[in-house]
Amino acid sequence: MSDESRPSPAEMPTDTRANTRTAAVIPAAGRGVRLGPGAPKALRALGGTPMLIHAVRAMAASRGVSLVVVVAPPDGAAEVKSLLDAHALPERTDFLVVPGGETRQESVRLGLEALPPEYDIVLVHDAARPLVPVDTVDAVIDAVREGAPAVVPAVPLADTVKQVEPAAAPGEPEPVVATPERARLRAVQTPQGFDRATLVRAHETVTDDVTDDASMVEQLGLAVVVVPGHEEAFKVTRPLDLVLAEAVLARRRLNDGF
Ligand SMILES: Nc1ccn([C@@H]2O[C@H](COP(=O)(O)OP(=O)(O)OP(=O)(O)O)[C@@H](O)[C@H]2O)c(=O)n1
Ligand SMILES: C[C@](O)(CO)[C@H](O)COP(=O)(O)O
Repeated sequence: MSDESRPSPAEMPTDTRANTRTAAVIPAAGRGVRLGPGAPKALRALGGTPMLIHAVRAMAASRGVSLVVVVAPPDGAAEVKSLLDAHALPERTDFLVVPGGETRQESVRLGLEALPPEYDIVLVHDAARPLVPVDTVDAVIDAVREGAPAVVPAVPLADTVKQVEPAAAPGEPEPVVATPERARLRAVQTPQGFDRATLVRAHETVTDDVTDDASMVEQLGLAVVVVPGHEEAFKVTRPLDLVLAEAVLARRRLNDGF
């Protein structure tokens, strides 16, 4: 069925939505500039295993996910294929690797273009969030299956947030212009889940630079809903995040007894 002729989730009877097929697209083509010099971030080790493999396992851990599309660094697709072959992954899950683009947005679009037609729900998950628990993945899939065109996992903020004007000159202080009500703010994580046709339309329509996929769906005027995220689904962005990720992984391994 083409994207145009596929009924919207709200139009589908419940039993049809229960029979949807879900694929996860993992953008992993970034350099990781904020993490510092080294290999592309997704290929750097966490607990002795590339961060990307943790992210792939996190998606494949959900019984709802039957295909994982990895969007590799543009010149790293062969290396990523070898990595997937070298690590134990669930046999019930299929894997595809495609080369990525200059921006996260472009990489996601390239991943979407590689999706076979039978997948009608798409998760987009940062390789840089290697420790997302499977319950969070399942909660996102369930909410899309229940009819939401776009679903984001998110957590409340611990810090108060200020909106500022840019500094008048480098080194000058930044004037505060507003303090949004913290209770209504959320820090958004991945995987973000979508009705496929909606996400494809968003990527075809929105040309602004955005920092997540759900904001493209917002720009289409469609509903985006939040489900509870998890503190362990944080993004490895700066060096201290890697220290925290190592600690979380070590605690998990201790609790699991290996
Ligand atoms: N051209 C790009 C840029 C980013 N990403 C992916 O998008 C996710 C979130 O991006 P971010 O954490 O910003 O990663 P980087 O772009 O690698 O980080 P930095 O901005 O520090 O370079 C990561 O899994 C990253 O690999 C991608 O697939 N293609
Ligand atoms: C998609 C995302 O992880 C949601 O919080 C985030 O916006 C990615 O931002 P980045 O600057 O590309 O890391």
